[in-house]
Amino acid sequence: MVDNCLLKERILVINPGATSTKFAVYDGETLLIKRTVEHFAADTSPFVKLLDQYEYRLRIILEQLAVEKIDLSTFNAVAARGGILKPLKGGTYEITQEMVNDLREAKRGEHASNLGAVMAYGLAEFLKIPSYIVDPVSVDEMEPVARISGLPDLPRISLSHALNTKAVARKVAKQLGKKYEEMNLIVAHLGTGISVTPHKLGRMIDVNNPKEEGPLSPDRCGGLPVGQFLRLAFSGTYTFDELKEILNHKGGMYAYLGTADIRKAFSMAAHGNEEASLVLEALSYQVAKEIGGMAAVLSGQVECIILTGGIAHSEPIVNAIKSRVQFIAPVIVIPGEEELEALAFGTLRVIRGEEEAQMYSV
Ligand SMILES: Nc1ncnc2c1ncn2[C@@H]1O[C@H](COP(=O)(O)OP(=O)(O)O)[C@@H](O)[C@H]1O
Ligand SMILES: CCCC(=O)OP(=O)(O)O
Repeated sequence: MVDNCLLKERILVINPGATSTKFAVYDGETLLIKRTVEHFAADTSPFVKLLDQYEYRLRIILEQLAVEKIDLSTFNAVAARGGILKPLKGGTYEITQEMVNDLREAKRGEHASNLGAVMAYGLAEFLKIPSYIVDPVSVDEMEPVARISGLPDLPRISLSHALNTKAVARKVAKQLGKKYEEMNLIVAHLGTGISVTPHKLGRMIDVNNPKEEGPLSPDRCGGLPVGQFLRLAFSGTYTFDELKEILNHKGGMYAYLGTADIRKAFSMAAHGNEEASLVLEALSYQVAKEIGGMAAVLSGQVECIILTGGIAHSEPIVNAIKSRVQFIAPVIVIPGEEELEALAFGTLRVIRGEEEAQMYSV
């Protein structure tokens, strides 16, 4: 049971993912509770749109807080992973009605993180406390040259795992006795989606949008041979929605092996499945190739390469990537993600007046 003494820094942190909602309660830097609630297809299939899951997911959090006997009136702020908003520079943003409207309309695309700010704002308004997002997936610090794609109608866009990426970059900078804003480094976030970002003096100056570029990932295609994709799209084999589902959730390793779980893929390979071995090799190969490209973006001035995300737990994948990129810079491995902590700490900086919350402009 959690002590309900009235602190001024109690933060509820919410991180909605495609198949889970993670949440945590922090008192200052101290983690009080951390929970992951899995959402099974049978529970979420009645909801047509992702945003329709708002009440269902919020209710689960409130029920768990009640079980832990955490009094809602003791919260001072709510923080959530931000979604596909307008392009924004990194930082902590106060959630506003305008931001919530944009996420509800999902003008720039649907993503589980769109639910975060909507849930945080709904609860915070009820409790009459502020709510924040930190480094949303739409952080855009790209240089103009990185926006050119090869077709004026299709500019490259900055979508990434900015929250975890910037958090681990800050952490490594601190470990090295430096400031994030004074370093050049590359972060490869190896999760269900994969993004590789070159950070130049605290700015993410390029990135592969995991939904449409870069390495194949556990469930996303990454970059595809575009001419062949065009023919497939017009072949009548798939509808638009089916192709979108393939690109976002049923591509990559899943399309080859029928699983998005790296551990399962290794088990298939260990049982003699040669395709599984080849696809796992291709994943490491493509990540290394993307890191090499981003090293060129930084003109080779790379102080370190960070591998993070769930797949960074996999020793064989980490070693395969290392063997191809360690000639560029030392490789530091931070497995898993630090998103809940990054949200709490980003919010704390604002509560403590160390940083000013940025306003989302419409
Ligand atoms: N201990 C582990 N060893 C190997 N792979 C792992 C391990 N833990 C998670 N993964 C893989 O990491 C991927 C999910 O990464 P994660 O960062 O949790 O994803 P998400 O982007 O969904 O939060 C999955 O493919 C999963 O199989
Ligand atoms: C929308 C870009 C970030 C991303 O792909 O996140 P997930 O891997 O969590 O879907």
